[in-house]
Amino acid sequence: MPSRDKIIVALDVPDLAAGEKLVDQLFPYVGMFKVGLEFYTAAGPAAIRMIKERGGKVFADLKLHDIPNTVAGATRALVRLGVDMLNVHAAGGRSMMEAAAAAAREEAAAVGRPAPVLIAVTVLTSLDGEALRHEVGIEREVEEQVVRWARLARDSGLDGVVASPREIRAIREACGPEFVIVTPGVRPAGADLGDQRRVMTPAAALQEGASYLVIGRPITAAPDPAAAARAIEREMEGII
Ligand SMILES: O=C(O)c1cc(=O)[nH]c(=O)n1[C@@H]1O[C@H](COP(=O)(O)O)[C@@H](O)[C@H]1O
Repeated sequence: MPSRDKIIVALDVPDLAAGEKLVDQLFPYVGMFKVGLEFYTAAGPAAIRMIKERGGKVFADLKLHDIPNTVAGATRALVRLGVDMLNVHAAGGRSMMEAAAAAAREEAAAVGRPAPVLIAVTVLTSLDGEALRHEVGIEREVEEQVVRWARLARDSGLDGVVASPREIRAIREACGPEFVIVTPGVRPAGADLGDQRRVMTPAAALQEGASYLVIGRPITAAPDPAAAARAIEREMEGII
């Protein structure tokens, strides 16, 4: 897979015009774009349509987390919008994830599209072990909790997980080579961590075995986003 197909750029922008500007600068150097809570809340389905119209793929990062019936309905709506990847929270449990998987499969068949890649968010990359234990109240080590949720996601019929690059090896060992591992928390050497806590460089994340890297601010906040994306891709080329 060429490195451009391994990078998903997070479009965390306040309105449609800002998203359009970035996609126009980045496509075709970047093939897939992530529409997350900020962009989707501001622009709605138009954000997804704008990317699809320009030929890009869409990861709808809405982190669905609700009762199974509600998550299934939202999943069906996202499939009808033509998204290529979407996520739910593993913390929603098995019946919620099974409902999402069934909804994605059935709706995709009904509209004659391939089913989107369905993945589960594990422990957010902005949390460290201290926050997980003392704030969230989960006593396990981060890696142990991530692997526990990854196994649950796999057993519930999902294609993969979102996790930090630091847990890739343990997830691969537990869930096998085909399991999709999407890793945010990616920072080129020396870059500002911002709110991220469990990070690695793009090259290291790839070496660990990431399927896709989600990268936002190191590209979107750069003076020249296309140049920043291409520099990261060049760094990755030697590894793929
Ligand atoms: O689901 C995600 O994409 C996600 C999960 C997670 O644990 N951590 C995480 O940072 N993300 C998303 O990945 C992106 C990372 O952006 P940057 O920190 O700007 O590179 C953001 O859009 C987050 O919403």
